[in-house]
Amino acid sequence: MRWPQPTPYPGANVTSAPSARPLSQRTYAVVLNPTAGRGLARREWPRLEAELRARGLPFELLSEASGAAALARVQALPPDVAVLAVGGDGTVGALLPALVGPAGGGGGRPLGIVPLGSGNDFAGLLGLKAGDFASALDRLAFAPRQVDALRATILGGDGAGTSHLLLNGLGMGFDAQVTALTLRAPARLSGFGRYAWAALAALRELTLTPVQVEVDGQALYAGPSCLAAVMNGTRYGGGFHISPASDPRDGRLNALASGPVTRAQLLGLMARVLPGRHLGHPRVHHAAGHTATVTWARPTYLHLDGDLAGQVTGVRVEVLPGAVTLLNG
Ligand SMILES: Nc1ncnc2c1ncn2[C@@H]1O[C@H](COP(=O)(O)OP(=O)(O)OP(=O)(O)O)[C@@H](O)[C@H]1O
Repeated sequence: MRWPQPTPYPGANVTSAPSARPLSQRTYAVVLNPTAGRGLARREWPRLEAELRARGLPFELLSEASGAAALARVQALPPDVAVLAVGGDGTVGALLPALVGPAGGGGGRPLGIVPLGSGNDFAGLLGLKAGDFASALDRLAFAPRQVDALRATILGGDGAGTSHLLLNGLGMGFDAQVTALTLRAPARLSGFGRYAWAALAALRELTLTPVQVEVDGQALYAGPSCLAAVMNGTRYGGGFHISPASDPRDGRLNALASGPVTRAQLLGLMARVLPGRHLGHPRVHHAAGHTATVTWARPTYLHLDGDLAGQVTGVRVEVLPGAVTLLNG
């Protein structure tokens, strides 16, 4: 899916003119994740700082050692201070509790994204490119847009009973195993290369586990599977379009599950997932809705917005329509 380009406010000049709220009056907390992109965000900070200053944007830099520490800093700020998240999907995800409105709807603290992570999948869907600071900052002059978020509750296994806010989505089984293996990928690889290396390693260890997937209470699939995903965005893994039918502004989530596949079939499927041409495949089950429940017969790896979250036996996901106010999406 191509995300439509943002609409400037009438009269807005993308390089300098004010939006409905003049840019110079909006204050930003720049949350820089020094570990994102394996240090890329930290290394690029001087260049980004110069771009911020050149635009006269008032900002405070928050650089912490963990997402939890950054979240605590942001939560202590006045509610009208906007966040500029500098990093990948995990950097944004860690801040969502400070961005989603109190009832899970809109009205929360505004968010801008400056992608400098490894995969930058949600930013990629928005058309933002890593290192293109001019585009990311110029778009702050556009009208803010509400985008959906997801709330995932772990039903069994590691972290049972905990809930997590997501912007991009989650994956279980093969996807999450790939995430686990990505951590072991050779240091010389980055972004898509790391994902491809880990995907081939996971392919060698492929296992099928019985799963039940329901969307809005209706059975989507029950049977042996190697992966399931529940998505708000279209892509993960640094560019695999796992959910090409997703639209983070449609108020719905998209659930996918594989049926039983051999290694060769999965390899063929991966080639179709990359450009997002797998939804018609007979071994791919897909539906959109407001809630999804995935139940595995055995503990299965889970990733949340690309961050490994242990092994679980079940997850319930609900969409939070228009929960996040996006400034440069
Ligand atoms: N503000 C923060 N400061 C420090 N660490 C953070 C912060 N936010 C998140 N983290 C941790 O840093 C990890 C990496 O961040 P992030 O996911 O943004 O980068 P990435 O993995 O390189 O990019 P991507 O998720 O797009 O592939 C996260 O998994 C999280 O544990």
